[in-house]
Amino acid sequence: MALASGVRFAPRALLRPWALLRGTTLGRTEPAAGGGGDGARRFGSQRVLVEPDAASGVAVMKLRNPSNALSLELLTELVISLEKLENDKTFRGIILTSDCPRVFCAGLDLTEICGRNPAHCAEYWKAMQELWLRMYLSSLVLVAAINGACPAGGCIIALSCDCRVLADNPKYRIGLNETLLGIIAPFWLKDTYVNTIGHRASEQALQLGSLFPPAEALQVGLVDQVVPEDQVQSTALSEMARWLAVPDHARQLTKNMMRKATADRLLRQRDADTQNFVSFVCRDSIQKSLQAYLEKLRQRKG
Ligand SMILES: CCCCCCC/C=C/C(=O)SCCNC(=O)CCNC(=O)[C@H](O)C(C)(C)COP(=O)(O)OP(=O)(O)OC[C@H]1O[C@@H](n2cnc3c(N)ncnc32)[C@H](O)[C@@H]1OP(=O)(O)O
Repeated sequence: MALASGVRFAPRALLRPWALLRGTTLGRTEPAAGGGGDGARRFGSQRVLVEPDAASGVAVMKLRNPSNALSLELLTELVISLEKLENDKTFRGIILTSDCPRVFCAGLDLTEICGRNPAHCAEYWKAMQELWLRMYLSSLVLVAAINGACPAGGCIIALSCDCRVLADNPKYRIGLNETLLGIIAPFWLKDTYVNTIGHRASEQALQLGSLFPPAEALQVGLVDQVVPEDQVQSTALSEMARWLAVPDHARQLTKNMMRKATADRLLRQRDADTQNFVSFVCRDSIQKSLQAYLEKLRQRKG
């Protein structure tokens, strides 16, 4: 955890992401459309495409999984891409967005916790914790360009960023809807919510499982800007410029001051949180309701 101009306070060795990489294609580098030098080279994997712009120090990271559900592979590839950019001093900011039409991120991949054994559920939840910790404490500026639906785990990914721009489409709702699935947001999701929209609004929204349409999301403070869909990327870039105008070390230390206690709470209780998650989701009753929910999602299609 070095502190200097390229401050790096994210706990790098929380977990070895490479150990989780099972048959992914991460590490491929390909020239961006139009060719160009190193600054124009994309890298990434099957599920995460990174378009780095060395000149501006900003990389656009695009999720491209089906519905961008957070599968174990997607979580792992996200952590690795983030780490790669964190370790490259060229980069100061990441715009996180979706390459998947109408969905920013569908939250936990329910197939990772339905009909799986406890060991798999534990591995999966640790990967979820890992991504949240790395994003929440990232020394880079993270701007979420939310161009689709953003429920539950998707909302947490967005809330781990420093700033959120949401496309003005009533179908693109954002929030923690866990209670409607019969599950409970763990304390660190709740803490992230409270840190963003305050205690009373979180109390209501969490119990009701509210998914906010854009105008309401803006009003409650879940997002910072709502703009027409075709302006999401440009607005995210303008926001990024505003954040990058601040000297890195001052911004990074301030971010750390604001977020460290919340992250430390999970770090202190990580194993207990994992055990709690596993014993909860492996209950017969929870498995049945998750299965029914998945079935409903599949039938809704078409
Ligand atoms: C102690 C316990 C702690 C638990 C804490 C847990 C914290 C976090 C919880 C979560 O994140 S739970 C997941 C919550 N997510 C949702 O409720 C979203 C569900 N999905 C949707 O509402 C919609 O799919 C969408 C995201 C709005 C997209 O709609 P669209 O019409 O574009 O696509 P669909 O046709 O609905 O779906 C396509 C395809 O994707 C599958 N799918 C969607 N979401 C998920 C998911 N979360 N997990 C797994 N699979 C998902 C859906 O079934 C379709 O599959 P196929 O039919 O193509 O196989």
